[in-house]
Amino acid sequence: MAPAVSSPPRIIRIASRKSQLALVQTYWVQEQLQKHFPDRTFEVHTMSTQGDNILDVALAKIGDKGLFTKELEVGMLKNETDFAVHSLKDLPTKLPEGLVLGCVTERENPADALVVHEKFKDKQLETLPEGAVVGTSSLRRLAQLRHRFPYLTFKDIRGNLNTRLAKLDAGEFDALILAVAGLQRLGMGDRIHQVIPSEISLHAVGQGALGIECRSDDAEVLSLIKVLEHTPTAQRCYAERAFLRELEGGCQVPIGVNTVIEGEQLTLTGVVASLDGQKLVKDSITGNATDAEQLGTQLAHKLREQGAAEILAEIFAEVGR
Ligand SMILES: NCc1[nH]cc(CCC(=O)O)c1CC(=O)O
Repeated sequence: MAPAVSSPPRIIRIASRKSQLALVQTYWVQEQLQKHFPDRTFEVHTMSTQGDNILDVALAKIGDKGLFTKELEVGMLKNETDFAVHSLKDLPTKLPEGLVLGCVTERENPADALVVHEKFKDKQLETLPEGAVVGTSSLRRLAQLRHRFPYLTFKDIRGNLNTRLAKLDAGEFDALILAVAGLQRLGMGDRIHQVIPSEISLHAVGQGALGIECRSDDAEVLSLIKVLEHTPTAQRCYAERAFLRELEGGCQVPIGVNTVIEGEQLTLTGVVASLDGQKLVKDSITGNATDAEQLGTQLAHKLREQGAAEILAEIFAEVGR
């Protein structure tokens, strides 16, 4: 129902993590909404999440779903904030009762990037020498790169982007794999040495896009945030998320995707790989972009038939979940 003419519009409270990347993203959303709705007030409320606090344990080990999102969700459900801005790839595919993914913004390049130590500035991923130490915290990157480059040494790395780059520059690693989008948003695009082609490694579900989550019964906020939705990105990400949901993988499983929209057709490619890089199943599906989620579900079934379920079961046994 419309508010009485006399009552001022409510202040909209945006929930965000405190990391530099999260704040850049959240302030971008705030600024865009302010432009669309100059008479409204949008406030940013920051909070820490479990993923920000536990920095000394491999992500895969604590890898609970919602590591970077739960505290923000609790705040919305308690009506302390109205919507949360997430890196979509950190947002679990199943949301708590009462919350929805209300908006998906236009995606940056969703690929991963190779960042190298000075001494390897003439090398590419394909020409790094045997035993070169590559830092990544993602099982997806680890499994796919190990499959292709079994002679490289992979080492877990945690911490924010600046911490990771400092470790690389200090010689603790020879190279890192990081998201192109994160580097670009933080103004560190010049550190991108090579954009990793999808033939070598598929990106994470939702990578490079922002997801805005809000209460499902908040029609006002839903209509405000919808102005930032980018339909092709949303279709691609809905297909990707349905694929991951159907395989019951969280953000810390070796599952990668790629999506392309041509005209009205959406092609989704998915991969599931074992941690040692030995087993890898990969396939694609094409259909109408408006049936995005159905395509994701169907591709998950296809990969299951090709052995994806066994690979995932082995990993859950190994990582201890
Ligand atoms: N898991 C951490 C994370 N979550 C979102 C991004 C930035 C890229 C994006 O928005 O997808 C990153 C950093 C990275 O993977 O290098």
